[in-house]
Amino acid sequence: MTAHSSAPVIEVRNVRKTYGEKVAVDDVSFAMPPDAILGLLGPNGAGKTSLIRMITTITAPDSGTIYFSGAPLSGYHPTQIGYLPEERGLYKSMYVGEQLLYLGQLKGMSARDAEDRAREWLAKFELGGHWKKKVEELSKGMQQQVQFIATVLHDPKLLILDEPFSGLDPVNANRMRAEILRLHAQGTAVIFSTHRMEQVEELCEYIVLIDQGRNILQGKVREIRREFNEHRYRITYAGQLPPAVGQHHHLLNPTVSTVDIKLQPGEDSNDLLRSLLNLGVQIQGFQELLPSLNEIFIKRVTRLDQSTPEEALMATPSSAHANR
Ligand SMILES: Nc1ncnc2c1ncn2[C@@H]1O[C@H](COP(=O)(O)OP(=O)(O)OP(=O)(O)O)[C@@H](O)[C@H]1O
Repeated sequence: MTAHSSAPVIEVRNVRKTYGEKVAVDDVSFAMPPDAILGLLGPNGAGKTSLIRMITTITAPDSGTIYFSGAPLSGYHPTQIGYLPEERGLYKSMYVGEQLLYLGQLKGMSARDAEDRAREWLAKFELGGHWKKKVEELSKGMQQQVQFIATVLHDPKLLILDEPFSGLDPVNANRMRAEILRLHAQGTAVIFSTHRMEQVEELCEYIVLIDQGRNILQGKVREIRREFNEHRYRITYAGQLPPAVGQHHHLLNPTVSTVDIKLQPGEDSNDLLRSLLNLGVQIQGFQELLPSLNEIFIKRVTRLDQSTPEEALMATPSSAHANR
């Protein structure tokens, strides 16, 4: 089991998973750079959970291979992975402390280490006084924080977080976000699965977009946003916008002080700026608008036979054909 520090922390190679007739993951490949935060995205039923369950060795691929730091996944690797599933899975009638000790030891920790670390983490989340409380006595958000602690307790090399912030108030969501970023800064790789694109933009440097079991887009968020660039600019102006601007340019999203303009074929940003100055616009700001991940997501997973992109997002894979 040779591990190479420069090897991708996770590499998925030509992985396929079926459940009976249903192909849930269809020949997916991607490599996750060491220490990355990677967003695993896709509409409902795309195959994300199926993929995560194979990475965590809960299930095995029908074909293809998954490598962890350069070595094929084995029974040893789960001790290096912390997985926070979307369906939370704590034992409701167990005491918080007892549960964390049990789960830590399942991941190979000594009882002593597990207790020290669990107390440290509970204090961080202001749950220090809850060691002897039953999980069912905690609020939903508190239970989620305890499950997060169970996920990170053994100091895994790879964290897999499925909708980690759902159900948390903004203060607790920020605290968890700060802890995830701190772990990442210390070298922990993170796979983050969510439907909340603004969270992906905030946290992830890389994304893999899955649709109908297939990997349809992957790479650095910054490069993908450039690739989908529609050459739109936001102009902030003082006073009134001269009416002639609307005759020369296609105006989008006008407000009292801003307007978005898409470049015409053959036009560059200098041409646009010059034209606006010539038309008498009092420019206060001029900013290129890159598409949001939300826009890119909707564009990529829009199906030909759906009337609106939003409907496409809600579509079940069996009812639609991919537009690719
Ligand atoms: N145990 C199973 N038996 C049969 N089909 C399954 C099973 N698990 C998942 N599937 C099917 O495989 C496909 C992919 O499901 P999966 O749960 O991986 O999607 P997902 O991307 O995680 O979706 P969501 O965002 O809704 O959680 C779906 O069509 C689902 O119905």
